[in-house]
Amino acid sequence: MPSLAISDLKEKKEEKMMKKKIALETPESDKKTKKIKEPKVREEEDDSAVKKSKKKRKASELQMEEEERSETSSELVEPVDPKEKKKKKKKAKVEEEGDGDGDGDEGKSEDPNVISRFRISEALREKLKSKGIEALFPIQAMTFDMILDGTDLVGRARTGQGKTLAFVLPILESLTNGPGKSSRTSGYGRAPSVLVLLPTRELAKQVFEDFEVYGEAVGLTSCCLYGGAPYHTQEMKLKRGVDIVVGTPGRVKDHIERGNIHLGSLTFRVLDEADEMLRMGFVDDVELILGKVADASKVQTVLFSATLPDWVKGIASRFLKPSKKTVDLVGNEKMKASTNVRHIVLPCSKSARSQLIPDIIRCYSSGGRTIIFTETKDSASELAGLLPGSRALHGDIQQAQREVTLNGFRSGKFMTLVATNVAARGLDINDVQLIIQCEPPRDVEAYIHRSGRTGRAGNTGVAVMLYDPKRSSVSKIERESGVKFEHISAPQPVDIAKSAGVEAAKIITQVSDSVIPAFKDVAQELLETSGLSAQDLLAKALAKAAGYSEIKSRSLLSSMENHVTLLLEAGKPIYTLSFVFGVLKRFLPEEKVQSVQGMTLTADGMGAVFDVAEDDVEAFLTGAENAANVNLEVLKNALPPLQQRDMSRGRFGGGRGGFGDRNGGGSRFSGGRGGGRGGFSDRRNGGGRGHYNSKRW
Ligand SMILES: Nc1ncnc2c1ncn2[C@@H]1O[C@H](COP(=O)(O)OP(=O)(O)OP(=O)(O)O)[C@@H](O)[C@H]1O
Repeated sequence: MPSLAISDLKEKKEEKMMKKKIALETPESDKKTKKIKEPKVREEEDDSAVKKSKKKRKASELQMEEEERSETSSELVEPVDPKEKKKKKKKAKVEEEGDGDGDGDEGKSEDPNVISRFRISEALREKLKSKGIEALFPIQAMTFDMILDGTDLVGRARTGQGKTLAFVLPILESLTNGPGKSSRTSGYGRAPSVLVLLPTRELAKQVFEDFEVYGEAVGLTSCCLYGGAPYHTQEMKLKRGVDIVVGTPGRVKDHIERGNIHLGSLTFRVLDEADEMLRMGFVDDVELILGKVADASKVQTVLFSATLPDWVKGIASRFLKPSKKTVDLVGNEKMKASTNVRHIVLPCSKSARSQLIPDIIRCYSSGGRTIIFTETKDSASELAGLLPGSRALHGDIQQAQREVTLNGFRSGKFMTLVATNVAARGLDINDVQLIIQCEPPRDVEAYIHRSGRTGRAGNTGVAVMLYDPKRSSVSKIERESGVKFEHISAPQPVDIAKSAGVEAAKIITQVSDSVIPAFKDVAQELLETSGLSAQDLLAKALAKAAGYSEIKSRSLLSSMENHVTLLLEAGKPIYTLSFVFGVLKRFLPEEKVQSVQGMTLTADGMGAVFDVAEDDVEAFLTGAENAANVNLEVLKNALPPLQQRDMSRGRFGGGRGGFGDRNGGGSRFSGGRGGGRGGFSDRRNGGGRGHYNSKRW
């Protein structure tokens, strides 16, 4: 959830406007309206109010809300219009039109979340403005007063909605002008007032940078404690004394054990991406660290996350005060992933990935950055090796190199990052336009976080998830994330070549006339001897200029080059793949039948699609002509809807019996894959932490 405040948002916006944005289904105007309407605080409400509102809600929603209420002991209240709330809380401020400094923001009061309406000091306001931030995002507006006024809080919003500043700003305000000021220690060697824990080093650095930038404006210092970096520099900083410590649990614990840091006088504890920290097996470290405060009743604890699984609620009820509040901007809404992102799925076999991905990038990245997620560290390295101009980021890479890689990606030295889940959480990188997931992740949270690396801070983006119809399914992710996937086929090389041709034509018109005399004679000779028209010859020249010597076809089903997708129908419902193989055997030799790839039944149960080598198409079509009740056709433009293999239920969806393939049925797909959820440990070789899976991050 952290944000990178370093980059200038104004610049970002201008840069973005220059680029043609991929149109999302939601019109821009709708999005803006939504943004203002979205905030909903659940505050204290009396029993009668609860009953009243209950009537309006569906029973299922209520049940979930009740569960949440009892699990977190949060005080939940009827949503309050933020305008109303602010009217009560800050009458004096609301009367102001702008900040009164005559800088032109007077009259912008129509935005209920304009920063001048919050108790944000001048220095911080100026800093925010210099970053292009004029108004708070909903999650920030909803939680600002609560945190500043000393309430323990659980906050949840979709990815990229600004959760980091939601705690950075009120904490800084509290320490300089609010209740945190009195308990703050000062002077050389002072113990920290704030501790922020995050699951990964990259996130810790990102949040630290926000604290550093905004903290500097109000005279507060920060340091970042994370693994893989030398202890000495961190120790020196701690020795001199800092106000805010941001770190990963493993390294923070190490410093506690070495006696370098004392958390007895903390005023604030923040757990950011708490679900991930626990998932990664940091639970013991987190508990030990949280337990270091002298008097828990005097510490304010804030927990932010994009997802709130039960076990996070459990931690919240143990470490946050019973009077804590929950601000949940996702709640029971079906759609958990970012609504600013176009969510696309595309069938693709593993072997076709490295050929397909460059084309997906050409079609969907709008010239911006792309992050590709793989399931294992090995496949991240392998894929980065196959994709020119890309670099890998995962837990086996030395920390110093990881930082170089991330900085290079942020600064635009290279535009494609191939990463494991180590980059899935919280990373906020300017102008990431496209996310590609090489296969459906094991859990829905991973999908939400990975796709959330684009479409941030109100911008739009595209998330493409590849899946191999033979091996995986998108239906579980679709069901659990609430995303309605757009199904597309592989961008066809001919379409990509056409757009490359347009680019090449532009480039050719920019070539100086000075080259003509040198090439004119050869051109004339070519015209006379090639037997091609001037147009065809020029087309070839354009193709070469665009980097094309030939255009290979690509199958719709598995995206394999030089393969074609066929649709077989038998005039009656088809229940099993073995039936289709049986039909093929009636008119084709065994080795041709064995060569078909990716066979999948159509959703209507009346056909099957599969890939065959381009050279074999003729043999298949001719054979089918002589077979009774068989219709075989080449699919050229799009796949029909296909039956989904439902991993969570161990069979294809669609209500029919189990999936039977040539290899003896679907048992290998049942019950999902084994193994716990992977996690990236702060201590790479730490081992022993329950959920850490060394192959994956
Ligand atoms: N009020 C604001 N106005 C404009 N931009 C903002 C505002 N608040 C935050 N941002 C920008 O929005 C981006 C996303 O913020 P942040 O990283 O905090 O999101 P997040 O909710 O923590 O996301 P995630 O769940 O993915 O970690 C950052 O680039 C940040 O600088």
